[in-house]
Amino acid sequence: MILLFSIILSTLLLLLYFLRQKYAYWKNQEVPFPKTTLLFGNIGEVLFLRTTLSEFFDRLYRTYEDYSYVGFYNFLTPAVVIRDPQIISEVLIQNFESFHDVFIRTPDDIAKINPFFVEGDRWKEMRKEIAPHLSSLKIREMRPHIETGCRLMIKYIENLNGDNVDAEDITCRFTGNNVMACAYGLEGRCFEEEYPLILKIRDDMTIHNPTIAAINSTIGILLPNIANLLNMSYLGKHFSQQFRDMISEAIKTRENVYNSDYLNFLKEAKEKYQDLTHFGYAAMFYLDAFATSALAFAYALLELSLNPEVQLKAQKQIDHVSEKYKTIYSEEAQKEVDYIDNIILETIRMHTITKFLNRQCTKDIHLSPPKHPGARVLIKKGTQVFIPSYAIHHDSMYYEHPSRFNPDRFSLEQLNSRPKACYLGFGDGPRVCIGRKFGVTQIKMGLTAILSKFELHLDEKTILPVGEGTDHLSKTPKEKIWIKFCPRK
Ligand code: HEM
Repeated sequence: MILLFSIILSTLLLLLYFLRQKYAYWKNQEVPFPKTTLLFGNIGEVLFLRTTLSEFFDRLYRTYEDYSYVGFYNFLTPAVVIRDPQIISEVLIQNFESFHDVFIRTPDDIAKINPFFVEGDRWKEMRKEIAPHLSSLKIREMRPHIETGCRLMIKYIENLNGDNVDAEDITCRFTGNNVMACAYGLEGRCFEEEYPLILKIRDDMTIHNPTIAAINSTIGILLPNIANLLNMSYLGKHFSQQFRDMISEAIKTRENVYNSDYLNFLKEAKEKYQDLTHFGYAAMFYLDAFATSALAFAYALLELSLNPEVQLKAQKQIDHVSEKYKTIYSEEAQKEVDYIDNIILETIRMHTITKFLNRQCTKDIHLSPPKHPGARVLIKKGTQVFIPSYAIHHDSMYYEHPSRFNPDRFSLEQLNSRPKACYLGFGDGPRVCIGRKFGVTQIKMGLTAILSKFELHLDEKTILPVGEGTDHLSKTPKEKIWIKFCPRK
């Protein structure tokens, strides 16, 4: 009996010693961290869906405002949130060789063929292969398709005859139409059909039960290896056969035909790899270009409706440019409506679509001290590094009255008064968003088209403030944003 008791006691003491050692990692380096609970470390409340990851980071960010880092424990493993823009640049840019990987994963056989989920040399090769197809030159070739989309959208809105409409429905139709045309050489028919194919594909993939969606994304982000093991897709169901058939059919139309567009690139990838790569590259355009841009576009419509003075200022510039060039769609005309660029940047600051960035430490490295003066901090290989873009975008130290919508923050003078890493709407460094140009081009053309024709008003059905969905990574509106488009006088 005594022997058994001693064995249990020593096992418990050993376990306690082991946990203390594990949980001493940040303390030993004078990096602050919240109180841990046994085994779960600090992530219990996220794991049990009592808060979202970005709310958790927000809280850490605000609680430890004097520090450059906040440590936390993902179960027993040290992870870190970086608060200081200078150290963020060290991670994203200067010391990229120690942070070249991300850790969020999806087991989906097609979706995972995407730079967003890939690591090491594979990421490097993939990025090198895809980037030229999203260059300024390629975007120039895509502009006529986007212009067609703009004209269809305007006609669609005119036919609403002043009825209110869900902003995201319009913007998803618009970006969906653009993706179909620019990436797959297809007619999206997004403004002609009530339920176009690209929206069906979206709805097929989506996890409709919010609790399951939240569980999957929690595991996918915090415990990527377990998500892989259990085949839990962060995105929802796997890409449907319908998507594969659509891409295969589109590629068939290019047999013996050369074109320099993205579909031609998909055809070449099919011939080169003879596996699922071409579907992955097609899905990348769908996953990363469609919903992100549609969300940013919808939030811009919301902010413009709430801020008539911003709307008016934009319309004055658009009218002037339209008079000068007799069109608003040409590249020269678009260059001159630069206030719209500021509106897009400010929208993505306030409504940070990707709420945080993730990096995995790939080689032990010492970074700047947690508080000056102090010793440098050792970040060990395998540590998950989180960069809380949303919290930084709402810090009054960098953005005065952060909850005010003010596109002038992005005028050249104001832009240069802030550290560069204070704006992370598209990330930064070698892993910066590869599709930023395409995303901004389509939102800008869409906004210009709408503002040239309509005054935007928020319908009284919209519940303010617009709440936030429970997705950990993407900012989504909880309720619909109802907009009234009134023809300009
Ligand atoms: C408004 C629209 C968009 C927003 C706000 C956005 C935002 C972001 C952000 C924050 C990242 C992470 C960057 C980092 O970790 O440093 C990212 C990565 C990425 N984005 Fe976008 N994005 C947008 C549109 C697009 C479009 C249109 C495409 C493709 C056509 C695209 C493709 C990608 C890819 C492939 C990555 C992963 C890059 C890598 O890890 O190498 N995005 N995006």
